[in-house]
Amino acid sequence: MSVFTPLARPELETFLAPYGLGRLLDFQGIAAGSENTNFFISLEQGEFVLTLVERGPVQEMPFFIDLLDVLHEADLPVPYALRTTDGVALRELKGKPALLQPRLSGKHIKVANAQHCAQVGELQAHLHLATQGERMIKRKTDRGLDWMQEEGTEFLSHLSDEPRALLQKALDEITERKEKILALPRANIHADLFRDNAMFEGTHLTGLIDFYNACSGPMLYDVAIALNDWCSDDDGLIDGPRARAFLGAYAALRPFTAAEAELWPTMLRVACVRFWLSRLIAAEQFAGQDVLIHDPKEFEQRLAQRQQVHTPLPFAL
Ligand SMILES: Nc1ncnc2c1ncn2[C@@H]1O[C@H](COP(=O)(O)OP(=O)(O)OP(=O)(O)O)[C@@H](O)[C@H]1O
Ligand SMILES: N[C@@H](CCO)C(=O)O
Repeated sequence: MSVFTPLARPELETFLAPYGLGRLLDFQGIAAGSENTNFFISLEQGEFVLTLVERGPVQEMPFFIDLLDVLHEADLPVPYALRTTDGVALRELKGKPALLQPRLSGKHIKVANAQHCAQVGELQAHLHLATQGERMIKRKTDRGLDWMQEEGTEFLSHLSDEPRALLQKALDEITERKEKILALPRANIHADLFRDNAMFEGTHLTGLIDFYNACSGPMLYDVAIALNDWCSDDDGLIDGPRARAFLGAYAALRPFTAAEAELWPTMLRVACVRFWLSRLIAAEQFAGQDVLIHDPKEFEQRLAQRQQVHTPLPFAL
């Protein structure tokens, strides 16, 4: 399970006392998740999630706190950092940045249908609209196009002929289209909006979690990341009805631009490269350890399937 940093009750009680939320009733490490350590925490005054951030620089933490505050104030269903009675949001536990957040209700769904996808598309559009233009908080992702080019080039020699050719072609496309991608309309993006980062109660979307990959970036990239997970079938093909439901709900709130429509197939491929590489890296880094590792092959297969894209972006001339 992915509890990288175990905690004992006394240290947890000491950590939680300044929130003034009552006695610790229960706590439990969360097995799901592959990047951070998370615990469900029951206090007298409610249910919470404690996150110890295991990846990325500590100086980035104020960005995540500020972004979640902005989204929370925009009435979007996301967690946010609770403050201690002294007003402190960012704490430290066992040398790691630590946040206590409200626990959202609901659970992840494994099999998405068009109704789920439409709700995710709609909420993603709200997220982008709430953080466009002046409201956008700048943060460069540490897994952007430069990172893909560097890590991708590094990994070419680890791969057999077919995947190597596939990756090389995608890296060439990134080099060729980089400037156009960076010129697309931007906002704050979640950048990891997979099924395991959304909560549903029945068919109702109750919220999004895990903003630790969030950054400022092209909104279309966020759409491509989400669609690759929510709307792929078992063979890695895009499922037309689910994709149209997702894109239609999104575009009803934020219509896509002509430049976005042109770059859509490229962006779907770039989003595959991002997760193919991060999964290859995690598989090497955590080999043999009790850590959740997602299968890199899934994104190799999706990248192969995205050489042709038959679901265009809905775009009115
Ligand atoms: N605010 C929350 N409300 C309810 N459940 C939560 C919350 N935050 C985290 N969880 C639970 O903890 C699990 C792991 O959280 P999270 O996705 O943030 O971890 P991670 O290691 O960053 O995962 P990932 O592999 O997606 O990067 C989630 O799948 C969810 O079940
Ligand atoms: N959602 C990512 C893991 C966390 O970033 C993946 O499935 O590879």
